[in-house]
Amino acid sequence: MATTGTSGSGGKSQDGETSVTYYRMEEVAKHNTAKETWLVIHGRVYDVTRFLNEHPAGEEVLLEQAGTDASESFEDIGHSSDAREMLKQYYIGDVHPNDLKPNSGKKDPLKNHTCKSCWAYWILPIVSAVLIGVLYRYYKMESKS
Ligand code: HEM
Repeated sequence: MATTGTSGSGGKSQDGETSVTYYRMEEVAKHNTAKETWLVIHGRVYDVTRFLNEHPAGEEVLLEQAGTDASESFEDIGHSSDAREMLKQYYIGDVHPNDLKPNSGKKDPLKNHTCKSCWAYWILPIVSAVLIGVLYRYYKMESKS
């Protein structure tokens, strides 16, 4: 079943709020045929039925992903920005928040990168530099005596 809600994506309603149709994955999964081909990319639902014949790599690859979350396959191919732009034409709604996978909204895995180990980027070089300095001094002192 599809539900409607407000979100940052989808069509604008009259009061200026943006409305979006939410689909459960259960519903998406039903559209897995050449007659009705839906797939999910980054938490968004696309009806690619009319795109099947136009897909440069053929319809087979799309049909294989029909009714599922195709985010990973879509990214693995390294689709161009043109291909990403094309997605808009087939957008029909968002995956219901209860069915969203963690991180499924990520377009660029590096963009939402939480900097949990960032300390390593600057602490390690500093510690290494100090260590090399100490070793160098020690080596110099040893070679003098
Ligand atoms: C609605 C979703 C999709 C759109 C709009 C789309 C669009 C395109 C476009 C425009 C290209 C030409 C190359 C480029 O510009 O990147 C392409 C190539 C390709 N697509 Fe898709 N695609 C979609 C989904 C998928 C999915 C789910 C797969 C799954 C495996 C897939 C597999 C491929 C492959 C294998 C190529 C050929 C890459 C190559 O020859 O280097 N596409 N697609």
